[in-house]
Amino acid sequence: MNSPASVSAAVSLKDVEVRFETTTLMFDCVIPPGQIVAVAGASGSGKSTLFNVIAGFEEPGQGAVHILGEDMAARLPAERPVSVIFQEHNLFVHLDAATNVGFGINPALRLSAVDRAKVADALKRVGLDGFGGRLAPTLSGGERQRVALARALVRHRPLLLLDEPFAALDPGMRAEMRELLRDLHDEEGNTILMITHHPDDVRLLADSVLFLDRGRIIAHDPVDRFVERRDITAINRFLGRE
Ligand SMILES: Nc1ncnc2c1ncn2[C@@H]1O[C@H](COP(=O)(O)OP(=O)(O)OP(=O)(O)O)[C@@H](O)[C@H]1O
Repeated sequence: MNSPASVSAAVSLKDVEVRFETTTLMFDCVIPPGQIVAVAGASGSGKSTLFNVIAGFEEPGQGAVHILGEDMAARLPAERPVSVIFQEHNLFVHLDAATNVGFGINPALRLSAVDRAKVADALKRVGLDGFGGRLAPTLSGGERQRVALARALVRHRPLLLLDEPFAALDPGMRAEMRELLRDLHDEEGNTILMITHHPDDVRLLADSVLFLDRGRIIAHDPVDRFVERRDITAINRFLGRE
């Protein structure tokens, strides 16, 4: 695996085509390493499909997916340098927080003392010191998302995909999670793609924005330029200008 610093693209999608019964999605983009990228667009515009293609849950009918310069064709999701956090259901409900994080280090859960210390440290970094023994269902929505983030942290994958990770959170908690994500990104130097329906997430967290409309990436801009755009109705709508 190339190191993130040695390649010009964290993700490159070239002529990627995904055909469903009623619609065809086409993706072309090059995402430089080290950014936080907001992925936005109306419901059904293709955000989740884009993530599924990158993470390997959806095999495109055509085109090439490269991550950090390597072709991902025929690489299973677990073999890709990617961590994914979904809106919900990231945790095993019958296991405690520490065990859920431990899965990120070793899916067979054979953890050394050093590994267990890493788990405790990751929980601490997401503000959950002392929560290791709590079963997932006893945690709040925000706490569960933090555990999922801690698991992603111990994996140290260079690419983190977040599918509306703050969807279930109240505004105060969203702000806290944004700060946490920014800090962790600064520490890890990773690339983060984050699906969001909230212009605030774009303005306050993202370096750049991928905007989708009807299965196409119709804008890929630095955030300053994106929020100044007036030329595309769907973007105006997203930014609350209608
Ligand atoms: N497995 C599938 N089979 C058929 N059509 C699909 C499938 N998955 C997605 N689609 C279609 O592809 C399009 C894009 O869907 P996708 O879930 O990627 O959009 P999205 O932007 O993530 O939407 P949302 O914000 O509502 O989650 C939609 O028209 C959807 O109906």
